[in-house]
Amino acid sequence: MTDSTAQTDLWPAPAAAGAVDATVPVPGSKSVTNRALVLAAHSTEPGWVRRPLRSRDTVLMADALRAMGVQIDETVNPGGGEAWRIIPAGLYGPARVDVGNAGTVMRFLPPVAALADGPVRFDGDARAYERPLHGVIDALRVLGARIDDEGRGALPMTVHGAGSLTGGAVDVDASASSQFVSALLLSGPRFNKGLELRHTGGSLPSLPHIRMTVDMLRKAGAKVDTPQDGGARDVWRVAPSALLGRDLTVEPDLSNAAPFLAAALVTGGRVTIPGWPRRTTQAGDSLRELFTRMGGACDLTESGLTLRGTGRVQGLTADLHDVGELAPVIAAVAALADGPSELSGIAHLRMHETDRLAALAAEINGLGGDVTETGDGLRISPRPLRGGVFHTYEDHRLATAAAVLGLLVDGVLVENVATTAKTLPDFPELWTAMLAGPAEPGRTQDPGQGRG
Ligand SMILES: O=C(O)C1=C[C@@H](OP(=O)(O)O)[C@@H](O)[C@H](O)C1
Ligand SMILES: C=C(OP(=O)(O)O)C(=O)O
Repeated sequence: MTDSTAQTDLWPAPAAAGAVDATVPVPGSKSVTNRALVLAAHSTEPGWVRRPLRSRDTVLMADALRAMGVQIDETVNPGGGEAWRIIPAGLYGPARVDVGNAGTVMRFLPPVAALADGPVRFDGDARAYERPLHGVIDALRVLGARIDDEGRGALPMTVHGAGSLTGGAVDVDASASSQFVSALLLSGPRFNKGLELRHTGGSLPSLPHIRMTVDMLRKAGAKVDTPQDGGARDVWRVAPSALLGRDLTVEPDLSNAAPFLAAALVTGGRVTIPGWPRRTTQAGDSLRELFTRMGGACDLTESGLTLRGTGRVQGLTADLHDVGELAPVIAAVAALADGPSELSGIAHLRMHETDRLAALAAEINGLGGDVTETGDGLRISPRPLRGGVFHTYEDHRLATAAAVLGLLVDGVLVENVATTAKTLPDFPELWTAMLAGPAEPGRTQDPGQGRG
């Protein structure tokens, strides 16, 4: 088990002095960066990932691929930010992979390891041992892989890569995580017989993330058939093929834009996120609709997405099954709204970085709120809140949700705000800069710049 560097220090969440007015450059998307790295590692030629997110989850992904023989050179992108040059090579073990608590690393890499020549040991944070992985392990065994997990169906485990994998047809119950499907699809072109994956079981969450996987596979030259193409319901097919090296620029992380847009909404202010794509598969694009329903006004222009608060924050009744990673910040806004909210379709959040439903209910209620867990979500009735410690359970999205509450509630102390580095490095600095107001001309940073 790896040390997750938990800290117990408390960050006094800054209160908003008035309406927020700022332009906030949000770093690159975790989901795009980690898919791009995997696909580049599978390619037959070198590729570029420009303006990648540099965060705990993406550094773990890059280091794991390096451990299996992939060369990743970090250079400066001429247009701002970083540019990572990925030079694929024959994948091999023995290697050790630290997944941290990254769902994308713990699920996307076992299929890659099954294609490596030699054993690859997977380990991670304590929470990673509890997060569902059985869908990937069971499927890989059906597809021909040898995995030693001592019967746990979870981490830690060793994938005994044989240099190739038969592939073919497999049934997977991916109701616990869409990442089971994405993981197998991403490596599917490299399986000898390709992949025919049928999802069995309850409703599949986070469909935009699967669409992102399919879109990125196709852009790398893979042939993928999906249920949306008129194929069988819940069946995805990937033909065996070589993948092309791409030159890809990572979009800003729209889910990580959520707390900043929420700041505009709850303070009746204005926040612009530069580089918001006109078309995207990112789940965070739904914020435009969700925050409009909560009282904001969105405008997508060449400068990016601007959200204006109208002075009213309305409650929301919404099924967030497709966009579960937005739920923590939406719950925080709902706790500050002028009417009740009911968020549903997110039972699977109980197996995220922490049990997010229990954590949000406990922590908002700890500040005097009225949040009830339902079978598949949260019922939130706004109440006057008071300051206090907001525990974050090593969950980046709990910390950003707490920061939103702190804008309007004096004395919110966010435990271990450093946990935001999982996907949003420098969150406290970005937050403080946002509250300081509009950047002076010439000081506006590039969108998606990461730390470059
Ligand atoms: O594939 C991805 O990049 C992700 C898929 C989703 O996972 P689940 O389907 O497990 O919710 C999402 O919540 C996570 O933040 C990122
Ligand atoms: C669920 C999340 O992460 P992971 O990729 O670890 O599943 C998330 O970022 O909200």
